[in-house]
Amino acid sequence: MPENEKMKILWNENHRGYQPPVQKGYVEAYTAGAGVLKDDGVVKDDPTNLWPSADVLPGWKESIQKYEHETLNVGRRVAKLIARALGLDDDFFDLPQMFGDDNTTVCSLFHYTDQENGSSEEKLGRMGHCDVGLITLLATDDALGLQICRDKEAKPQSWEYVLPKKRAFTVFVGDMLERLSGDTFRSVLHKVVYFQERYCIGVFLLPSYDCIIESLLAPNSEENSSKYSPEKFRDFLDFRYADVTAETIQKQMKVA
Ligand SMILES: O=C(O)CCC(=O)C(=O)O
Ligand SMILES: [Fe+2]
Repeated sequence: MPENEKMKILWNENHRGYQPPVQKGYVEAYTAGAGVLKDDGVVKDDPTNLWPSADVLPGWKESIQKYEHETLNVGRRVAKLIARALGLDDDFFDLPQMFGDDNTTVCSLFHYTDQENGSSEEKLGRMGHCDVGLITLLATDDALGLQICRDKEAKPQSWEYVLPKKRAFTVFVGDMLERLSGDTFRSVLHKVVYFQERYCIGVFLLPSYDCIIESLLAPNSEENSSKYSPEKFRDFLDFRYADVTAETIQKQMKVA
């Protein structure tokens, strides 16, 4: 899309829309919330989404919504296996505040643009982080870039590439699952280094903002000693975004 069209859908307070690269040669992204898929197949749109005009990108909205819902359904099936592994009802994660109607799942598309100069040894596209939600389903092109650290407590940390695989998702455990499972499932520390242009699509399974994030282990179990107090997902999420509001992005862009 031309630059001026991208700017019309600049990322908002609800973290939807277009995120420009903070600097030339960095990642640009587009994020849309899933909304709710009704029984008649019509999507009730997330009102905070920012869609490009259909004249500029015909079919975009429909394609993203379809991709997002089909991928979310794959995620819900994985969530059933996770529920079973945790000794919960298979449909535990289908509750409205989990990944039923009130979920706040988003789909983000990332474009790591061509680097200006390849002189530096390692081009960091995304700093090391863990995703916040239950799980993330990533689909990537053939470009190498994604790295994981298997033991996030180890010092020094050791990083390895995740090889791109056609017709497959890379699935990450997120912080929400780590917390719910009382650290039985550990969230995956990952980052992106890259040398060439790269595309990636992630669907991040996020519950409703009011969903209580707490360990689901029996309250009297030893592992569930009150390491963390129950927290609403909104609060669990907020501090991570503290630094990436539209305002800070605009400031960074002025500097760049
Ligand atoms: O580009 C990728 O492969 C991963 C992006 C990522 O880690 C994220 O958006 O959370
Ligand atoms: Fe991530």
